[in-house]
Amino acid sequence: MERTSGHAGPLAEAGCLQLQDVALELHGHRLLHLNETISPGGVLTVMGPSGSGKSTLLAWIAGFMSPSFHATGRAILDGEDITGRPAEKTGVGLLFQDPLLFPHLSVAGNVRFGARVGKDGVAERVENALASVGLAGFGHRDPETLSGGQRARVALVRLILSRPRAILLDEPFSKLDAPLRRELRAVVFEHLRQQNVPAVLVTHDQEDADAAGGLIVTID
Ligand SMILES: Nc1ncnc2c1ncn2[C@@H]1O[C@H](COP(=O)(O)OP(=O)(O)OP(=O)(O)O)[C@@H](O)[C@H]1O
Repeated sequence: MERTSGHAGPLAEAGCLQLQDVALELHGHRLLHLNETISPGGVLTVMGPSGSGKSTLLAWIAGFMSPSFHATGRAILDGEDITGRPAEKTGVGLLFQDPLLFPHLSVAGNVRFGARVGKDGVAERVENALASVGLAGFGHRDPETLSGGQRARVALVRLILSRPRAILLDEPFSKLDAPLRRELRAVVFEHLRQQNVPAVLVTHDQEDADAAGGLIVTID
């Protein structure tokens, strides 16, 4: 594993995501080994060849790793050991390359799903959140009628309103063309900084890693 920028510390700090001695194996073969601490508002970028275990690392943190893999080590979030917790109890939010919106719900319905904003003023919160990613007035739309970039923005505000304690991003821009990718990258990293929670980004794209602005680890 190669480290190319930033820093990591061993101490438990409020709001941090600590990956302590995390090792992933598949059929007795070591895929990766990590020891990193991500501060609130910080992004750890994980790069490496296809099949090196990057997505599996995120699945392990979020609590839905396939039983085909064997993992050792601990994930500590805000001082709490979340290792091995089921996905719904980790408090971790995910953003994938495929936004996977619920087709039977409107855009607003998708954003409200899982939102932790209280009942009062929820419509206004949803509208404001959509406006913050350039989708003012899109609440009533059917997700099927949106472009890929618009769907990605809906997934982002849905994630933000669920108020996750950490955010994991798995190639969130890889299905977008270059101009859209640049545009969405700026929106996503700006929102990440505002959330002030630790994030892990998996990407093959050096420009994504540079825009994330944190520590980059490259898996051999
Ligand atoms: N459910 C599974 N059961 C068994 N093996 C799997 C499973 N999912 C992935 N693998 C294998 O585990 C290895 C790591 O996969 P993973 O998807 O984590 O890699 P990755 O680094 O994210 O790859 P990519 O950059 O292509 O997305 C690969 O060899 C893959 O074929």
